[in-house]
Amino acid sequence: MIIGTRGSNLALVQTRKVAELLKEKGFPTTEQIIKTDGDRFTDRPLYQVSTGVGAFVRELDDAMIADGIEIAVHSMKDLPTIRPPELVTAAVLERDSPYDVLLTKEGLTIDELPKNAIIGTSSMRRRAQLLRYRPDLQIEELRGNIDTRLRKLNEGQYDGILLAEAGLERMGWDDIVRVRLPIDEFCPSPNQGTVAVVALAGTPAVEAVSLLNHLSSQIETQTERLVVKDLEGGCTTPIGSYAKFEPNGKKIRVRAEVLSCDGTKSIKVDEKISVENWKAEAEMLGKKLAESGGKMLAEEAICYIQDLKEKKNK
Ligand SMILES: NCc1[nH]cc(CCC(=O)O)c1CC(=O)O
Repeated sequence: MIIGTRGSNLALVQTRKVAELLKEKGFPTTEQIIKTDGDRFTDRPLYQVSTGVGAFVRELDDAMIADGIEIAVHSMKDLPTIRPPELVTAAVLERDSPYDVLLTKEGLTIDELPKNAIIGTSSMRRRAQLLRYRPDLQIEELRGNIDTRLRKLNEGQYDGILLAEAGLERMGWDDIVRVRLPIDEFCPSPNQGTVAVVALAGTPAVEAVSLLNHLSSQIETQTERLVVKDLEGGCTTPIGSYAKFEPNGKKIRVRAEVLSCDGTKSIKVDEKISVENWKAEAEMLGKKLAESGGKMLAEEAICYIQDLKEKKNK
């Protein structure tokens, strides 16, 4: 079976882990690298890259459908809500760290950052959450893969940068000093820290890949998507969503929020839903989030980003 991947080091590490797991199950694979818009255009904000939705995914989807690549490995948070019918997410691997982390040369916490510190991130969600917590911070665009972002920090272009801890974990960079940001103030992107394995529907790859599925991670990530579905935000809208099984295994704690792009307004939910009825309860919680002002904030954010895009294109 052919396994498609982006060419970034993180994508290759993720793909080769899946290839190893499939080989252990008796399914050898060959790797094929596909370049995506998100990798090609790193000189501009993400919201300026094609539609921004699926900027790291579209070409891989197309290659699977057109060229018969049977498997593709993605950071699940990069997968858009709407997916081609020819493709199925056949497995979600066991979740890595869901946290955003702050990286500074001195290992500072967010409270220790100097006034007006310059923080690098390309995520509108992180930007909004940072400004909500520390309105004095100067948020600057930070594009490029994880290696590039670390280099820019070390060159002194920023006082600090925000990344997903999962990326550092998967690269094996345990020695890099980072400070986890609390979920209550920095709710992660939906599905942050998980790897999804997509397969071409109707091929033997679906069954082979499904052997890698980690059920609780799959339920948590689907819950996160259901809770934000009604907001109809894109992957550049400031939306966080995080679901985690309680230790007793009978409840799932769900935290989700929508923010205005400047961080001055936000709507949150934080509730425990039952495992036995998780789909219906996640959908009800999503309706509550949307109807309590979340949908309006998401629409505001989409307009704000659209205006930004138009101003940049003038
Ligand atoms: N396109 C950004 C992206 N997609 C997946 C990860 C990290 C790994 C993950 O969340 O699974 C990242 C980098 C980041 O958010 O710092």
